[in-house]
Amino acid sequence: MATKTVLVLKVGGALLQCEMGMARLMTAAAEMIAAGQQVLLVHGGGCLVDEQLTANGKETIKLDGLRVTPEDQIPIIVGALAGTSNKILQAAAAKAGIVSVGMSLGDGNMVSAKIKDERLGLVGEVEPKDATYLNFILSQGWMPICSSIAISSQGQMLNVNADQAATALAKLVNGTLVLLSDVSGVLDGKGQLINSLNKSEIEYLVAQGVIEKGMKVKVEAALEVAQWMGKPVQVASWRDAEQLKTLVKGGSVGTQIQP
Ligand SMILES: Nc1ncnc2c1ncn2[C@@H]1O[C@H](COP(=O)(O)OP(=O)(O)O)[C@@H](O)[C@H]1O
Ligand SMILES: CC(=O)N[C@@H](CCC(=O)OP(=O)(O)O)C(=O)O
Repeated sequence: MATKTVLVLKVGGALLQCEMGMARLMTAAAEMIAAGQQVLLVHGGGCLVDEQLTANGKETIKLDGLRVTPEDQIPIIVGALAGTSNKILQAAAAKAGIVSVGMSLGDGNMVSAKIKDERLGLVGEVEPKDATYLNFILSQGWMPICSSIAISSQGQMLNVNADQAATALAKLVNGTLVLLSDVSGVLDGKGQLINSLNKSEIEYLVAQGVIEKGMKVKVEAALEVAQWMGKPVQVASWRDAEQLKTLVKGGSVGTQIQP
């Protein structure tokens, strides 16, 4: 069922290496768009970046789930995210009959961007700015597919974590955010899905080391949006056909991160 708010779907990079997963996701998105639901797809591509850096003889260091981004790695990272990853997804969207518009955080004055922390190099932090461009694309029934490459007012290309990119865009359009990864949601120490998490439960699981790396970044991004919007953010899986079906019907899936 179509909701009035824009559905902001963020997909992790592992999706790009799974033809079947992309086909299923795009079919679900096409169904929603046909029913009048506006859908904005935000994507990562961490594994593709890893591959490209290795192929170019570069080493990767991650701090707390974020990739340290030295200047000499920027052309490779921008190529992998704003280039290859973005176009792979546009190709999959076209196959499902979706008219998509490939873009990056740097387009259309959507966000403001600055260096997050000097220790991370050219890693960006973004804030929502102007929704005119995005709303125009959505109002045409087209699906924006946005990569997490931003551009600062000083003209630097910045690498933004894609969960944080999705956070800024969800705020920009006041949308409903669903973070789709390669796991069915946040898992407990025994690998079981946790249905719901609030701030103090997240803090406890992070302190215990149960939620770590990319999932820590994801859950913290989800919590920030949930609190900002006063409604839950879902963390679920693009791999799970049943979860996608439930999403198409407007239902809740995976782990609900509570405000
Ligand atoms: N408690 C947890 N529950 C689920 N996944 C976790 C947890 N802690 C760490 N992870 C890791 O986080 C990964 C998801 O984060 P990330 O790799 O950044 O995903 P994506 O690329 O989809 O954004 C999982 O594949 C898993 O390896
Ligand atoms: C700063 C930072 O860590 N940027 C990420 C951007 C891509 C991303 O977030 O991809 P996933 O969603 O697949 O993890 C990176 O370079 O891997």
